[in-house]
Amino acid sequence: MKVAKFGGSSLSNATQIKKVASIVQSDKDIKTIVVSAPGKRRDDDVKVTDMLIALCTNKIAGLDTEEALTEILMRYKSIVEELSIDSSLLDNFESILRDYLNTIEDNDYLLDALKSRGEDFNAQLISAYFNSLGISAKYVSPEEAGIRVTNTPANARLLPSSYDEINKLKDYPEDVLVIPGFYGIADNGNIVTFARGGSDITGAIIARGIGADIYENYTDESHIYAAHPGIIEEPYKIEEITYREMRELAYAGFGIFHDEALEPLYQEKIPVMIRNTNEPHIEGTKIVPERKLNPDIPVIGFSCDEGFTSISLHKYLLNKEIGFTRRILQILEDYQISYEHMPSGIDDISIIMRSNQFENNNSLDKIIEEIDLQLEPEWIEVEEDLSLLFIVGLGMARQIGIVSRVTAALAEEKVNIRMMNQGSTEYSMMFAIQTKDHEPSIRALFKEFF
Ligand SMILES: Nc1ncnc2c1ncn2[C@@H]1O[C@H](COP(=O)(O)OP(=O)(O)O)[C@@H](O)[C@H]1O
Ligand SMILES: N[C@@H](CC(=O)OP(=O)(O)O)C(=O)O
Repeated sequence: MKVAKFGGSSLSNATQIKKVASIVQSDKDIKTIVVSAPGKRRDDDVKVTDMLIALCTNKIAGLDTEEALTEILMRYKSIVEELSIDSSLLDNFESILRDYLNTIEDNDYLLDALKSRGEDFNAQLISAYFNSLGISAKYVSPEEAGIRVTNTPANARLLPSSYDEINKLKDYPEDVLVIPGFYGIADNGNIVTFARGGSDITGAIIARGIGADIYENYTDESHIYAAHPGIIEEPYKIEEITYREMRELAYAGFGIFHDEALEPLYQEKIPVMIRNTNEPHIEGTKIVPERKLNPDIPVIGFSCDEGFTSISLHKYLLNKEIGFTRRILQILEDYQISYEHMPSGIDDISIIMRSNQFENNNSLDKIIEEIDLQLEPEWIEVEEDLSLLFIVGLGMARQIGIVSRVTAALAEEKVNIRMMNQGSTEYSMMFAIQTKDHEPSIRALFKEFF
């Protein structure tokens, strides 16, 4: 039994949805599909999720919402018309959006409720289309499926008790269930979305809940590559990658699969297949618990994510001051800021955080003031335009010379390494670099290792 998740690129228009129907028709093992909102049809297009966010932004700013609302409805209208399904669905979509805009007062919950409709409307129309083709299909909302989550807008976490309810999906008589991805329901009935790209998380949760043998993740690439295909022209195709390796690479920019989606699968050792809706005959990349290592290829991939800020401080005898790190972390906690890494020396320490946490507020300035006041460092330096470069591979463990190959390749490209970190397992290294060096670094490393 399989769960298949189709991403926005697989559902961006009627032509893509027809391909999805033929994949489902030709594989009787696919019992449940999880769908995203319509994605980009071309490079310069806008994802429906982003259109819904723009609608919400206009509402909150007190601007006109009619134009944004009409554009969203037009995206669905063109799909409904081309698939020749009941157009009364569209009236229903419109009244739901208007109802949310008029009745949800809290901005964070309004945003989540609106964002969730991208996948919800798509699931409804895909289920209607499947039935029109003679596929016995049923739309199942996350509420009905039992996806209960924490009441944390834009950052839902599954309540583990959900799995028992989700398991009951196996008892539905229909051949295919169609479930919208990206959101769940909090105990108070609020709609709460996962982080961006979170339909992968829903797919993984459903796969685990029903005990699927395999979770297929359909997208617009046939493989996971060793580096972003937008940077390297002919990247190395990864056939098998472990959950651990994928988690590191997904965390740092391999947008093809969400890093949080691995946790539910990892627990039950459910393998993931990355497959291409446009080339479904290709087997794709498999994410598995263990893989056979190739001694000639110690590194499996490089990824780099932009948008980090570091606060570095120096204080003589910092290493002797008990509670110094705890006090810094307490200040971050007071401002609800999470940190990603904390490289340190004997007299200095750096804290690396995602910069988007400081958007729309001046908490960075306040944190610095607070650190200055409470910890009295000799100096504090803030660097706002950092990227984190990850080099990952289980084959790197206990291999001599990997760091020297990495640093030599970066030095050749004149890349200044601002900070570095290697875990004791030795299968992942992190380098903080300036964002302008992102793409040259990936190209240099790819040349060195592949
Ligand atoms: N290492 C990688 N291998 C393959 N694709 C990658 C990699 N890193 C980033 N990507 C990008 O991930 C995209 C697919 O993810 P996404 O846009 O979320 O798809 P979907 O809309 O199908 O969920 C690809 O188009 C590709 O540009
Ligand atoms: N539509 C949501 C969730 C998602 O997973 O989308 P996609 O499958 O297109 O990455 C987003 O854009 O964040």
